[in-house]
Amino acid sequence: MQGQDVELDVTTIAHGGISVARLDGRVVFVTDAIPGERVVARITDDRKKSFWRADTVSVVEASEHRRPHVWDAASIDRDPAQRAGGAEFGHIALPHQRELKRQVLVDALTRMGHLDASVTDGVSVEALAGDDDLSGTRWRTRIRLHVDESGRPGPFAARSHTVVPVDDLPLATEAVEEAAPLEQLFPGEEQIDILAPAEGGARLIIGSQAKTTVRERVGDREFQLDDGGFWQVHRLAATTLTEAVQDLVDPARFDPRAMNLDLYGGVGLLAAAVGDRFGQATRITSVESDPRATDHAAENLQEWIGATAVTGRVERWISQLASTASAGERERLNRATVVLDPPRSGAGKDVVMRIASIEPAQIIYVACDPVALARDVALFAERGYRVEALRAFDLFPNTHHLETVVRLSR
Ligand SMILES: C[S@@+](CC[C@H](N)C(=O)[O-])C[C@H]1O[C@@H](n2cnc3c(N)ncnc32)[C@H](O)[C@@H]1O
Repeated sequence: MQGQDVELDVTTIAHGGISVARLDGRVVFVTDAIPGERVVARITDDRKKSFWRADTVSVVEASEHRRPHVWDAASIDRDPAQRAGGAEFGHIALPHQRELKRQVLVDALTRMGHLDASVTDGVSVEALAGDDDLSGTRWRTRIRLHVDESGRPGPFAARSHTVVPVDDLPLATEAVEEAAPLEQLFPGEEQIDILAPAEGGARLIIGSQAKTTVRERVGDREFQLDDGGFWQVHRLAATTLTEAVQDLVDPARFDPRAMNLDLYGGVGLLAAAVGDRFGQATRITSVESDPRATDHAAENLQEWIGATAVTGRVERWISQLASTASAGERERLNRATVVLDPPRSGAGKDVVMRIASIEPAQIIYVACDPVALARDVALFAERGYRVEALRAFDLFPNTHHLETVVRLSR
């Protein structure tokens, strides 16, 4: 069936920005559709018995939530192989994108995380404070372009490594779009990063160019970091997560003198959020694997005498801590608040079990993948930690991604 066009009734949304339809009883994952639509889709993968994949090529009965794609380069008017990736919800009205993300989150947390309605009822995927633009564009402060064999830069096509030429980048901030060298050739290079930090204007990172320090801002607080280092991508994301962590930490369980932890800490954004919420006496250790980020974190956290930044892989660091902690340290760990913000794959079993073994008072888990979060929530539940509070944010409009922050406690 590969390459053939079929008519499909699209029923539900799945994780990963794709929708579900059925063909002769078999599940077909369809791109660029909206649940409730009837579409013509081209089969792209029929190798598996349990499910096939297909790309929408035209719409027979459109959802009331369909709108012209915010990025021509990603619309269904283009051949599927030439559609730019990274804006897979751009054809859906923004409020409905958020509703679909809510459905994916609640489904994962219910089925894999075993949460009940008392936690998931009333959850919404919130727009960021100050982001009332219903096009969902102009938010990316960072973007990566890939370079094809002829030296031309562009995004990858959706689900492929084919570079697609584009003449605009509507999800990028204006400064990033202006700086993006979409017309130039870069023979021999693999990728180009474009960023526009809060201060100092936009810049490009090409090849193995030397790293420089840039500055970002959250309220009045300034953070230094490497130009190629990790920073939240949406122009309002760092502020949003700062406020969300400050909101979700239970002050009744917070002890500034405990051995508080900020795991996967980057340049110390969330350690600073905790420090700003609870004051100068706050003790917190930020753990991060990138040594340059740790150096910056040490500078960014220097106003808290009790804040330290250490370089280490969380899985090793926490395992060592759990096995060597003295009785006094154990007691300070039992009173601790642990913030963790792992990469997309989540913390995983080892790290979850180690965190649970130090028996902290509360855990604030910041997650960019609802399925990885749901898996880890179920693991925490095995050790008696339950989700007490939950918020979700639309940190990535026009994509399927969302950010979730939960508080777990026993
Ligand atoms: C999602 S970012 C969060 C950073 C920070 N909390 C922030 O909001 O800016 C995840 C961070 O974890 C770091 N990281 C990835 N794997 C790690 C590991 N195994 N151990 C320690 N840090 C890791 C990355 O370098 C990155 O800085």
